[in-house]
Amino acid sequence: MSASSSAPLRVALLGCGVVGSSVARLLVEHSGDLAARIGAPFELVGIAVRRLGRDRSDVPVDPSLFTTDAAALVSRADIVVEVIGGIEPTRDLLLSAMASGASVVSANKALLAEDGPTLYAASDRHGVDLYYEAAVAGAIPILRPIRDSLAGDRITKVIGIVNGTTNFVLDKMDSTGAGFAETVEVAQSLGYAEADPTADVEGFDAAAKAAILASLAFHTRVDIHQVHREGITEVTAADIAAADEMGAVVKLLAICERVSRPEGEAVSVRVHPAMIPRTHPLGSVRDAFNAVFVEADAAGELMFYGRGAGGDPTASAILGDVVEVARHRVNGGRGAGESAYADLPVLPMGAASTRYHISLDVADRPGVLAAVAATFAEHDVSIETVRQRPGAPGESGDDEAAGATLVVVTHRAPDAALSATVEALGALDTVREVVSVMRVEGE
Ligand SMILES: NC(=O)c1ccc[n+]([C@@H]2O[C@H](COP(=O)([O-])OP(=O)(O)OC[C@H]3O[C@@H](n4cnc5c(N)ncnc54)[C@H](O)[C@@H]3O)[C@@H](O)[C@H]2O)c1
Ligand SMILES: N[C@@H](CCO)C(=O)O
Ligand code: NA
Repeated sequence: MSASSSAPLRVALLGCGVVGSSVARLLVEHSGDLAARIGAPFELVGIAVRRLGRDRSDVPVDPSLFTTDAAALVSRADIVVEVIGGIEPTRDLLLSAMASGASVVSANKALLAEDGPTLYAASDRHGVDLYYEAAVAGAIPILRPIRDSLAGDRITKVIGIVNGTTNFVLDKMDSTGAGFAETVEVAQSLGYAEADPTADVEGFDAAAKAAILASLAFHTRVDIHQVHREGITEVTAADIAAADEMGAVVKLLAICERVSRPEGEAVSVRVHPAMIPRTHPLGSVRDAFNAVFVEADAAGELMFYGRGAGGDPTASAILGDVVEVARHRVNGGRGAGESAYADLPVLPMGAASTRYHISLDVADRPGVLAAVAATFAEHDVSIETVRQRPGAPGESGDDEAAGATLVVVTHRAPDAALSATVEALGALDTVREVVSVMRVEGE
């Protein structure tokens, strides 16, 4: 579809919160440059909000543009920018926008990870674009590099820090030695963590992003329910200290891996905290920054780094998508549709190949090391390193009850075998406490 040279492209904005107000302001402030880059004028025809009458003086638009009738607004737009979030009524609004011929730009990771195929099917049916660069890692260009720039390569792994709130919390735990609960309170007081931080700290936000990354990287449908998810609420100061002793840090990682098996390729998609060496590119990602590390056969290793959240950074990604879909309107053609031809199976977590770092508080007496080693062997888990150092004294405080700390790092093994090993270790009467268990990534 080509825009006529006289009629400006009509842009509708759905939502005027943190991201929406930045999008509106930047659309207005940069309208001349954006029009020049698109090759056609455009017009902001309306902004759907939940309630009228709020003070929106920070959004430099004609107040008459605000409307509570999102459904009517989408029917008179060429491009609909969605920054409401959530599943409904957003999905219905986007489907009706596409049905009336509008291309869609969205930041909505939750909806894309829940039901991306339905949106893609609608975009195909109606010959319109569906772009969502802002949905993963905010300002960082990562989806279009995977979908377009690397379309000729074979991606084997995508591993990223894709949630700024949890990275901020883990980074502060690392630098202060404080525990999880008090660090979240600090993050909330500084405005990094929301009053209800569940979506971030329990890993739901990162899991949605992992599903989107895996779908694009492996040409396979992966939805959020297929992503193994562990958050950071159980990460302790002891875990952080154990990582530090190894020259590592704990990060909440979204990991998407192509897995070769005798019976054919599969993918593993998971979100969990893991130790990663400080020397790894992801190990040096501080504060609320995001980063995504991609490995591809021909390209080798690629690193993408930047701001994953915030009004203006997220709006940057959205405006990039707006310009791209607007260019398609002007010049004809469309961006890539859904690519799910590979249709690889998604492995359960137990079949993922992981490494564990395990710290044990053990009784310091003959045979303990042998019993621990035998437990690993029984589960067919190979030990990479084991270190022992004197531990805390026993409850009685005498030498007899003195303990030792055993730190074991394993080779890669099926995650199910590793977790069964930890359970069996905990049941040994010579193991007084399993102090810390953490997966290890990025060797
Ligand atoms: N905030 C970020 O840093 C960030 C980063 C990347 C992606 N995102 C995504 O961008 C989207 C918006 O996030 P946000 O932080 O701006 O949220 P927000 O809560 O600040 O804004 C959402 C706005 O939508 C409005 N809204 C709700 N229902 C509506 C409806 N039916 N019609 C019109 N307006 C309605 C709300 O009143 C609110 O003002 C979400 O999908 C989010 O996941 C946000
Ligand atoms: N809440 C997210 C930002 C939006 O994806 C984060 O902390 O990274
Ligand atoms: Na992005």
